[in-house]
Amino acid sequence: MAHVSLPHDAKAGPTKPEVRAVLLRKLDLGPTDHFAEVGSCTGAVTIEAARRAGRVTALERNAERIETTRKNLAANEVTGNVDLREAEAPEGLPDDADTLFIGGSRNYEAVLDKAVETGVDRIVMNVSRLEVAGAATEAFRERDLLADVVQFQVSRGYELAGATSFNADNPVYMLVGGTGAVAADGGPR
Ligand SMILES: C[S@@+](CC[C@H](N)C(=O)[O-])C[C@H]1O[C@@H](n2cnc3c(N)ncnc32)[C@H](O)[C@@H]1O
Repeated sequence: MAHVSLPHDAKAGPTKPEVRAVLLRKLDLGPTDHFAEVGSCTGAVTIEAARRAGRVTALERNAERIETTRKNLAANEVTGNVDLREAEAPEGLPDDADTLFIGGSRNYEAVLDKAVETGVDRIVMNVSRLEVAGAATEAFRERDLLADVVQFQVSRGYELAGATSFNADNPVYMLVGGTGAVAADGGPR
């Protein structure tokens, strides 16, 4: 798997490589897919998606961060198949997306409504705040979108006094589903 280089930083990202690995498995992107992203920020997910999907529409509401996405896309020589939009979703979301990643939680209920209306096949939402994770899980359930909830806690080792100790990242809740949502082990998700 090609490395993602992020020479330009942003306060709210990036989604960590280990989390991206699971996210990509859940999204199951292929060359015929149109992938939509809410909250591109550093572009870490955008870059990975653009290497797999046929088309990417990436939304970011923050003007500074969308510039960061743009610069990191260029640094990874990702061009051509990414439509980067400065917009606050659901505004700016395409009508023909097959897959959707919600990395920023503003207006997520309206974003989910739009996904239902346009029949998005696979949807993943990453949440770090506990209360938002609970409410978003309910929002997925109410719309019959939920297939799985996965919780991650990644720790990274570092050398300490000739041995190995760990720094822990914040936990991440990954809500997985889509308009054809199936039970946890009953399908391709
Ligand atoms: C946690 S960061 C996403 C990190 C990103 N996946 C990465 O790897 O860098 C969330 C981002 O979503 C953006 N955001 C939140 N709600 C949004 C919305 N409704 N539409 C567009 N952008 C949104 C925020 O401005 C922020 O940059």
